[in-house]
Amino acid sequence: MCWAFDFGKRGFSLRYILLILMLVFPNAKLNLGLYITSQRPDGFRNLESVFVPLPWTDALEVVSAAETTLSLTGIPIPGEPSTNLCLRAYELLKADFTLPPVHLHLHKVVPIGAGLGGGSGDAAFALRALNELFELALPPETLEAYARRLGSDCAFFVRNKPVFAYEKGDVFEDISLNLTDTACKVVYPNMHISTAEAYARVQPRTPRHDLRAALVQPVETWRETISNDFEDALTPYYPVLGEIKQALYAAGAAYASLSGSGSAVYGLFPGQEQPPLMQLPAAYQVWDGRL
Ligand SMILES: C[C@](O)(CO)[C@H](O)COP(=O)(O)OP(=O)(O)OC[C@H]1O[C@@H](n2ccc(N)nc2=O)[C@H](O)[C@@H]1O
Ligand SMILES: Nc1ncnc2c1ncn2[C@@H]1O[C@H](COP(=O)(O)OP(=O)(O)OP(=O)(O)O)[C@@H](O)[C@H]1O
Repeated sequence: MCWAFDFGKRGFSLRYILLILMLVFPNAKLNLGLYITSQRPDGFRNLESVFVPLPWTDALEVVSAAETTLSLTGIPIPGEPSTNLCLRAYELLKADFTLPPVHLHLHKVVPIGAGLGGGSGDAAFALRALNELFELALPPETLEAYARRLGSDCAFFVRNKPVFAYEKGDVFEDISLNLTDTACKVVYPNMHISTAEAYARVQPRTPRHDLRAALVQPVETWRETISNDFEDALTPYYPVLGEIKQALYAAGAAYASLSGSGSAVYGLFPGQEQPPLMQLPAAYQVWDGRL
């Protein structure tokens, strides 16, 4: 926001120029366990999973402009910019509210086709930023309803806190997790796995464990109880997923798993300040930190 002084022909006047700008950092997510439980009549699958925010972030700037445009930097995003989820989020709200034009700039950092929900986070953060900037005063439930229309993973990023997710992965129950003092390493083998392809390879089945009950036990027990149904289905086609998981266990992870439909694989290292250094192929991207 800024003030401008105008000493034009009509004498002194004080003009108020409203420059609206917001910078947000859409984060990624990890799935702690993922069970694909049944086929739905709408063609989607019902699932059970626990979602946690992963602080691996993009940067998204929203600024008032003469016309609506999108610019992109960072990792190239497949597909036409007009189909970018940030623009689709803007168009969705614009259909129901009087929104001025905006320029959106997305700097893409989170790997794509990784099961980290990178695009979904961008979409939800765009909705949240527009809601705040233009004082739409939409409550989280309403933002979640808009987010669901953009993708199954999007609604999670509205409240952006650990939840037990079910149905399409877009209906939530609060969950309390204790991951303090747990270091995390996420490895992306520079390989894009399509979510639709991944779902097509999985046969729905009843979960073998109650995820909520298993997750309150120490992380060291999760290896025996918690799994991701995509892992068994995809590893025969992408053996590198199994190799990364084994490497994380060899490095001392208490629990390692594929996130979502892959291809990112993460390891959890309770009681450690930093995840251990690992020798990985130079092309792989690695995120080290804490959840
Ligand atoms: C694998 C997860 O990341 C787990 O959190 C998500 O389920 C994926 O969510 P997403 O990327 O937002 O997926 P969407 O864009 O909604 O759907 C992409 C495709 O995945 C399949 N899909 C997705 C979600 C779901 N519950 N059942 C499905 O069968 C559908 O074939 C759909 O056409
Ligand atoms: N802002 C965006 N960032 C990333 N991908 C986007 C974006 N907007 C649209 N897309 C499309 O979405 C596809 C992948 O989305 P995304 O990054 O969410 O997949 P993912 O990492 O596999 O996550 P998940 O399957 O867990 O939702 C890309 O191929 C791209 O065409």
